[in-house]
Amino acid sequence: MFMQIKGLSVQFGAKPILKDIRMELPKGEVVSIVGPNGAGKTTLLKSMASILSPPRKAVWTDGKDVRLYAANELAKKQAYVPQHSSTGFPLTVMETVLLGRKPYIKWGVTDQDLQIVERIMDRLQLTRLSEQFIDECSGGERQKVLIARALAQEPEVLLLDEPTSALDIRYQLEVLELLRQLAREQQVLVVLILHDLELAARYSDRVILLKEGEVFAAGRPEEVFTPAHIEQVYGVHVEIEQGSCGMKMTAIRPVLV
Ligand SMILES: Nc1ncnc2c1ncn2[C@@H]1O[C@H](COP(=O)(O)OP(=O)(O)OP(=O)(O)O)[C@@H](O)[C@H]1O
Repeated sequence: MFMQIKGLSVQFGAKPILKDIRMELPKGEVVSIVGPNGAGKTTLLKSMASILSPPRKAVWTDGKDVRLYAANELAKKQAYVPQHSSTGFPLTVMETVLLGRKPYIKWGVTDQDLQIVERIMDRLQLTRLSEQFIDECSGGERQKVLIARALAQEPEVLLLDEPTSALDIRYQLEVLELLRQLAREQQVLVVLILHDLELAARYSDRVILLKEGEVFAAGRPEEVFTPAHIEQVYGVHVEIEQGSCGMKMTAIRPVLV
């Protein structure tokens, strides 16, 4: 298993936020974390990313407690894409994506660094924005730049907090398809928070459903997304229909229990 969570509990003040989370995640999979507002999804992802310092021996990457990695070493292993980010500097799109190469740069930017950045920007259709300042980009463009910066890190684990929230439907599908390809072709472990359960069902190999800081259900999308689970976690009655390209939720009736 490439990433392991071995009894992760987090509390803010006296308030318990995550309660004894345990999971094992292999390389090459897309894993979605879903659950209601306040369930602890971001706290879990930030703990996995070591943004919130997890307790010792709670989060393991590549067989080693993440607390034991040097920052530069960990940055080559895993990248984190926040929902929003500001560099605080007037950087262009190109410069922002190039920041993703920072863990690899010793004496200066190499041709290889530039080639990697150009390839990723091309893939995310950011090339035409290359010289534009990041603060002048739209919300969706900025979100793609943050994803591009993380891809430039060439991580083995990619952790993304609602990476498609500002994207239109076409870019949502393109970005999720790109992440799926990355998992399949380069054996990257992709862990992302999604609110759209249909997208999570369509693009995930595995789903973690959180409720009040605990794993309520985990497994393949068709195991996790059952009407009973969704009703118990979200309080919403849904009908689920198996589609030809994976699962498809055809009706979500807002009948609150
Ligand atoms: N720094 C903090 N200090 C105190 N409480 C916090 C802090 N960060 C998060 N919380 C609380 O922890 C709980 C979980 O927050 P978290 O952001 O992990 O939830 P989430 O599932 O990502 O929610 P959402 O879907 O709304 O983004 C919430 O009740 C939140 O108010």
